[in-house]
Amino acid sequence: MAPPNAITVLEHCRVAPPPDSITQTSLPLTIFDLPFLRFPLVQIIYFYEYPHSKTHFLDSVLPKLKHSLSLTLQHFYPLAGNLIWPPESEKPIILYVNGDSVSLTIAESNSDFYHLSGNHARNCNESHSLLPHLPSSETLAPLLALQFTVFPNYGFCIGITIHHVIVDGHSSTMFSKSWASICRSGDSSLSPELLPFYDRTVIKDPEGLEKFFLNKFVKPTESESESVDHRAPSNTVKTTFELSRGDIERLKKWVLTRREKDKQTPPLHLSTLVLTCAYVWVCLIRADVKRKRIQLVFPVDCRARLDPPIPLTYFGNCVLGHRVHTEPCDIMGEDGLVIAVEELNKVIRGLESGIHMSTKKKIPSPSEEMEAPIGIAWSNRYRVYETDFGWGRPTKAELISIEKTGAMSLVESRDGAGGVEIGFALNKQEMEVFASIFTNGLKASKL
Ligand SMILES: CC(C)(COP(=O)(O)OP(=O)(O)OC[C@H]1O[C@@H](n2cnc3c(N)ncnc32)[C@H](O)[C@@H]1OP(=O)(O)O)[C@@H](O)C(=O)NCCC(=O)NCCSC(=O)CC(=O)O
Repeated sequence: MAPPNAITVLEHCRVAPPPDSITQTSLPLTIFDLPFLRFPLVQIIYFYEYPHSKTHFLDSVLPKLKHSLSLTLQHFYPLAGNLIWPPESEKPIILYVNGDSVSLTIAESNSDFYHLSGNHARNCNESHSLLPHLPSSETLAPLLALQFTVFPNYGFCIGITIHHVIVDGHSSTMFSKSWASICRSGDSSLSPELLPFYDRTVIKDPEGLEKFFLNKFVKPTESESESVDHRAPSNTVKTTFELSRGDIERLKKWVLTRREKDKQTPPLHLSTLVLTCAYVWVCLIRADVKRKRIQLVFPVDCRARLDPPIPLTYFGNCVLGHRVHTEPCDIMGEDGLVIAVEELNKVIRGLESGIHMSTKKKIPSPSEEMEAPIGIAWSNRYRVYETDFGWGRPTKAELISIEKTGAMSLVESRDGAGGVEIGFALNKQEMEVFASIFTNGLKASKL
């Protein structure tokens, strides 16, 4: 009998797209992909309640998941391929060759399903056994690996590990939703908003940034290449916090009231995302979490903002990080939230004049600076809780890799009522302080 909290591998196999279903075979890396070449792998877990036996899972769920994965890879062929470094080429390419496939592990866990899929603070290491490995060498890196883990009589989860060089948050969640849609319907066709668009010629490089990125990201020093899959320290815990629609409206009202005093100020973009990021930022600074970490890297999806715009279904990386920073003493004050919102608004207002990739400093090298700023991963507009494979909405959708990137993740709240789930990882003591400031701040009359 397995000891408590054990994971048992039941099967290891490979899943390929249907034979002869792929026509295109390679993709070059664009200037949006290159900065993510050495980035930590993207790790996602979707949990689903499924109160049936292991046999039931293996006989009725597993074959559907596998078959629909194969059909989905026909649309998402790069994920079945590899990142390779052709000897004569300056930069790697993504290549699919007939017969390439994705590694799939089937496992059984006797851990507590609700503990692992809950919002409470949990040691980051507890989720690692639910994620597949994606081993790579100096010349070849597979891009996707999957793991299904069944928790008999409770549920199952789908662990996804993807190389960041092939997906941003929009693309990784689009892949999952496409697969779910095919699994649910049993039909390999996809609706237009889920069909990936691959044409790389739409990404221009008028500033000639490729050479700069090749030097910065493709030829790493030894210490940089080690940073690809580093683990969070063992005392790191991950927590999911929630802001309800009511909380967000209260934050909005607070900002508007404080600003009314100054009639000269321009109108603010007070979206859910801006209020959420600003509130978390203020709480982190007030909790004195890593004094230096006062910068946010605010990612902007460039698809609709390029000139000319490119399809929203463009599959790859198309995100540009914008830095936002302010003095901690400003944010410590009573108007901290207003100041944080205004700083974020400067970025949003700047977007009105289009996307400018000429400032090379906008995308930091992981080795030099990524430890300091707090990134923002995913978005409350991805609708990840619609990733329904046919057995209902996920109990929890979680971006695990934020424990390595130091980002906070944003997801729309599961109940669809307009709230937000915020995930991030900190060491245990810092998390306790942060959690108390976050919760008490919402209760207080003075934010
Ligand atoms: C610049 C932005 C961050 C700004 O976002 P905002 O939410 O503030 O602004 P917005 O214009 O999208 O929306 C503002 C308001 O418009 C309305 N609105 C806009 N779009 C809507 C839609 N599709 N459906 C319904 N309402 C919509 C809402 O009322 C919303 O207010 P309200 O919100 O109050 O309802 C965003 O446009 C953007 O580019 N987001 C993408 C971020 C991103 O790419 N993240 C992924 C990082 S990579 C990653 O994640 C990789 C990884 O690590 O895995």
